[in-house]
Amino acid sequence: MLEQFASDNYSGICPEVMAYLDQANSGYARAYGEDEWTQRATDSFRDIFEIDCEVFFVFNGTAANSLALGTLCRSYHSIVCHEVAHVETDECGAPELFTHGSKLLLGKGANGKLTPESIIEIVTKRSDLHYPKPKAISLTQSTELGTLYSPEELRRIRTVADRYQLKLHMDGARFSNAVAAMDVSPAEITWHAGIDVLCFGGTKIGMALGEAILFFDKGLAADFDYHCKQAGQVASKMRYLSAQFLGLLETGIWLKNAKHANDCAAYLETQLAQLPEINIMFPRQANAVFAEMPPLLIEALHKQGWHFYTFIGVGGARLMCSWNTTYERMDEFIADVKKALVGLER
Ligand SMILES: Cc1ncc(COP(=O)(O)O)c(C=O)c1O
Ligand SMILES: C[C@H](O)[C@H](N)C(=O)O
Repeated sequence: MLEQFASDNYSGICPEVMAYLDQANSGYARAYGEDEWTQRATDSFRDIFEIDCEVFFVFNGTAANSLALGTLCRSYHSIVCHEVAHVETDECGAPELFTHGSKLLLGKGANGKLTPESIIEIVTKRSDLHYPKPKAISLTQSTELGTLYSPEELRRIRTVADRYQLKLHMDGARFSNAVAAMDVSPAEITWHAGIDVLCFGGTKIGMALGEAILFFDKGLAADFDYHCKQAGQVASKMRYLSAQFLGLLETGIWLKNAKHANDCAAYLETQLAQLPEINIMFPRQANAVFAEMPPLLIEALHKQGWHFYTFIGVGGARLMCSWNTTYERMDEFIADVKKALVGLER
């Protein structure tokens, strides 16, 4: 399939990760995470995040988010998240399943971001026995709408979490894009800002599959390996997840890939913004552009074979750039948009 802008999940394995996979594929290795690749990869995360955190590798982001939340919450708890959060809209109730019933309480906020005020409104709404006790806040970085929480915004949310004894989970399926966009250290937008557990996305940034779960509050990770095992998320050949993460981190390609995807989205946004028929819906801060288009244009582009989602957020077309997006392919897309618009005028 030619490159598409539907999702960074469409992209393949980057060469650097493939090279590490090839290296890891020599000979035998201990299973279930007792191999040297897993030790090296978890150590690499501790180096890059500058903290002695607990690190676990699972197969996908839904499992990462749901297992992490399942560790933070009991069944009678609630989790505050944004109304367009992936844990609410695209994980098919897995967070509720893995927490054995914790309720997601949905907050509003411009550009897909929770605010301290929106969190406080939910957490203080009721305190009686009949209301699921708030226990965690789930933030997505970068968000489902391609926006970012600044370090200061995160710190303000941490202040609220401290006031109401809440834990902070970060869905970092596109965490690399956030680090690249803000040119900050990973620590600055995680444990320095009070994040307790981060789900670090590998899938969208050049791996075949794999997500890492980092517990900055190590006490929260007690028995977490058993939770992963029971959920079918402990790879017997863990070295093939670990080697991929090592390929991203040791080469630094995780950030280069993210910067490229962000730069491509910036280019795409600039090109689309020049067309009066198209409205850019949110500040483009990472690797996604949300474009409001005439329905007939969407229909025409889909007919021409272009794939992109229109169900995320609040409508519009989501155009997602990847680690290997090309400017040529973006120009092809823009040309087809312009041609289709001319056709609509006739
Ligand atoms: C914001 C966000 N969180 C988490 C995920 C993880 O989902 P999956 O289980 O499909 O890997 C995705 C998937 O693309 C996502 O966009
Ligand atoms: C939306 C879909 O679930 C996937 N998380 C994506 O962003 O492409």
